[in-house]
Amino acid sequence: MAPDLLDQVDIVIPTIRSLDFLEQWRPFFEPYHLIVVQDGDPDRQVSIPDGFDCDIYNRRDIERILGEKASCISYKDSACRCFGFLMSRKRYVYTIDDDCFVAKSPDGKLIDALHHHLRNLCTPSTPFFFNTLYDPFAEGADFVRGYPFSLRIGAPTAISHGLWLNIPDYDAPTQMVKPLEKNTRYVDAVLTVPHGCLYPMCGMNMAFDREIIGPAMWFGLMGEGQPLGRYDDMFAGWCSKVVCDHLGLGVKTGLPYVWHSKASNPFVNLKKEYKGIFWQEELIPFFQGVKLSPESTTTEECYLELAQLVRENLIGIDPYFGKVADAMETWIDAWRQMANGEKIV
Ligand SMILES: O=c1ccn([C@@H]2O[C@H](COP(=O)(O)OP(=O)(O)O[C@H]3O[C@@H](CO)[C@H](O)[C@H]3O)[C@@H](O)[C@H]2O)c(=O)[nH]1
Repeated sequence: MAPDLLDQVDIVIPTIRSLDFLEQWRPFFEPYHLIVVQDGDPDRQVSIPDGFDCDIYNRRDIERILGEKASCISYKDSACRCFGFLMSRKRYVYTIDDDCFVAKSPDGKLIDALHHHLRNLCTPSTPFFFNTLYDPFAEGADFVRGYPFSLRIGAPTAISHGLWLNIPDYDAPTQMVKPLEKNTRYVDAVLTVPHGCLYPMCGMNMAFDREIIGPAMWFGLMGEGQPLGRYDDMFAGWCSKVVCDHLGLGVKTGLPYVWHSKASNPFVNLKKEYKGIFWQEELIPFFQGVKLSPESTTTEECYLELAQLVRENLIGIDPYFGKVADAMETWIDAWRQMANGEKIV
């Protein structure tokens, strides 16, 4: 990694378990600053393996720091990770789950996922015209014949969405019908998600440029006290892609892989996801149809406009979306205050 990026990256980990998985990541993560969001019981002791530079926040810390605005941070769902995004002061954030380990490429080499994400983020995306030979900015690649020269400058990359070997990121019904399925297919490719096209963003192994897209990386109202869980990353993925499309930013998906070790319980997952499975059939067309106004020129402005559109258009699905819209606004208030170094009130 270029040494000048060392001070520009935070690694954010939501956890209800332990941080033992960090041992395997030691050679790759030790030089970086870690932000751990400890979910669930704040009295549970979570030990940090020696040698890591780490801040750890539990629910009490979240409430102390955000006061009333803590209502926008979910409890008992991996959505709590976005508190770490709020606490970060760095340009880039890499977020990873505590059941993800170092994957190997087909030639047996350990994959430095963070390094690859940074390479994805530091090179442009190609959302406006598809390059059939994948990422033209990857090593050994280029634009194919016929690619318009006027578009070869690309667009700034806001999000690098990495994938997983072993346990696939399936919804509960798919998990139930394919309980033994493993992803063993290593595809050596990075693609730009085309402009105007949404995708199911997974929060397990994902990095983003906090300066350009951070305010749109809110992971929804999920978990305890909410009618929905496990749609946190989906919600953030829809919203952030709408904002990226409006602002001319790019999203890459593909490499790097991590090794996802643990299948969460499909029956528990079904209970959490149940409403989302129905709602997504209406939510996705809504987000696909959103047209933000030319007056929204920053991520924060786009996000506030989107909050208003959520309020106007989604309450008919369920009154819950009124609360979601309010929380989107609370999140932006908190984001602005943290960015300005003001005390949250
Ligand atoms: O209440 C909770 C539950 C979990 N966490 C932490 O969040 C991540 C992911 O949790 P988990 O490993 O249980 O879930 P998976 O099914 O493997 O992962 C996918 O589900 C997502 C959608 O919610 C998630 O982003 C996907 O990657 C772990 O680090 C847990 O410890 C939590 O903080 N609170």
